[in-house]
Amino acid sequence: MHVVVGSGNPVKRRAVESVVARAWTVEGVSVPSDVAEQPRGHEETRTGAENRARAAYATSDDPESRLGVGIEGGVARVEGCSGLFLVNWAAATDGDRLSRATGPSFPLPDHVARRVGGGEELGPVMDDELGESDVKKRQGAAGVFTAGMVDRTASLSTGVAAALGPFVSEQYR
Ligand SMILES: O=P(O)(O)OP(=O)(O)OP(=O)(O)OC[C@H]1O[C@@H](n2cnc3c(O)ncnc32)[C@H](O)[C@@H]1O
Ligand SMILES: [Mg+2]
Repeated sequence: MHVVVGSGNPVKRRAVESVVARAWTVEGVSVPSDVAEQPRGHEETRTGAENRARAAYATSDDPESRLGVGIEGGVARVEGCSGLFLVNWAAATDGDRLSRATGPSFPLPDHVARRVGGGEELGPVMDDELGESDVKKRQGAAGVFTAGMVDRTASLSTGVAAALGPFVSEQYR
């Protein structure tokens, strides 16, 4: 199986590599998400993942058996909880079926939530708050907000595995 991941961010490619069997090949390809750079709410975030999965699948007409995978990060409110959460959705398609799933949600600290809630993008806000660059391509907000217990690759991998489930588990047949 060959998996095309719809992103140029190596963190997302690695999240897929970390869960697929080693016999599978994985490549990352930049594709449009067709949603805002900073998706807001579950629906927009999920749509970004779906668009990336379909676009990734379509980048190749290789007859080899392949899957397209899309991963999208977003911020969302959770009913009954105050504050803003970092969420992620993953989608996978074989050109026919499309599955989707979420990874973990992380509560954003108030000072970050205020800025992102006010319209800024989480990536640049994280860089600014930490005085670092490209946090989103390294430990990610997940790594920062868990003091390294879970980095962004690990946090995205569970949603990817859940979205791949229908293509690998016989229970969905
Ligand atoms: O190249 P792409 O695939 O777009 O990868 P990305 O890192 O920009 O990831 P997303 O577009 O899925 O994320 C949407 C926004 O949320 C930000 N974001 C998401 N997860 C993050 C994390 O763990 N750390 C820092 N920023 C994050 C990111 O900077 C974007 O502005
Ligand atoms: Mg992006």
